Amino acid sequence: MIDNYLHADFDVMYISENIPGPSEPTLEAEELAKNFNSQITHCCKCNSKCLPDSCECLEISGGANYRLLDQQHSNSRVYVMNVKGNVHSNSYPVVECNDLCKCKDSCGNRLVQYGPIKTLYVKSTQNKLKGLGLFTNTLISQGSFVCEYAGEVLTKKQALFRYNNNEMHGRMNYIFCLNEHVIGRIVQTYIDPSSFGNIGRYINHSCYPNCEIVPVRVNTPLPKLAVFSIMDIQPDAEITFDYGSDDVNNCVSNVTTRKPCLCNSSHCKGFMPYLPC
Ligand SMILES: C[S@@+](CC[C@H](N)C(=O)[O-])C[C@H]1O[C@@H](n2cnc3c(N)ncnc32)[C@H](O)[C@@H]1O
Repeated sequence: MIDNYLHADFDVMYISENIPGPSEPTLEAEELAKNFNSQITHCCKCNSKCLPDSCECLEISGGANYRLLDQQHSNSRVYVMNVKGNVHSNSYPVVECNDLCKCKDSCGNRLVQYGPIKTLYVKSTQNKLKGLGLFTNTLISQGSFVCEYAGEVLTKKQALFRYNNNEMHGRMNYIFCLNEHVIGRIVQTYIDPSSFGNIGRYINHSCYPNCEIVPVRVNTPLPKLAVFSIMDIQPDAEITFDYGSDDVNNCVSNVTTRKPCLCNSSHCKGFMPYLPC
């Protein structure tokens, strides 16, 4: 992975990929550590191009995860998220080719594993309360991979503890809870980039976002939280995603405990999504 970004704040350690959180004597922590350290066993044997009919990784993914962007004026090969025909995008996981696969490094099913785009920068937003934000200095085409939201992988107990602690001390919250619906149950992954994180930690919430989080699996069963653009993003625009698009965030019953949203979009719901966990 190539990731040459750094944090201006020396209190935050730059990591380009998720790292395990503190150990804890619970079954959940044990399971998490096992997942973190295990290698996905499936792999493809493609010796030329990975194609949906013959590539094991694409078969698991329900078709091609990415497609080449038509770039009339560019020689570079840019891949964007592929809409998988009639297949509902949430019904299949995005699984990239991994270290055990026989295909080439240039295979079209390797994208997130190569790291963030190189055009991102961090600067203060117009509102002090919102703090810093992540911006791009060139156009990002719809469907492009922007960066990962990487940090410490926590158990639910650790995430709740840190979240409540942040609330108590009026600190910003960086913990993201990914909810994946897997055969009748919800599997949650908690990522906290507050002390150890990558460039994705500066992405603010918007009620009308230009990006979304897509869980992507590469070498381990633990998903990477990959940020993909859902529209063309103009140079100098802020990168945003919706911190919580689940049903729980669309109900208004708990608005009193929610922070005011400063996304400034015409679709603003007035409050930040109800966060974890
Ligand atoms: C993941 S951090 C984003 C980067 C952060 N702004 C910074 O300065 O490092 C999330 C925190 O940013 C602030 N934030 C993000 N989006 C916001 C929004 N739309 N309105 C108000 N505050 C926001 C909240 O304090 C939130 O807990």
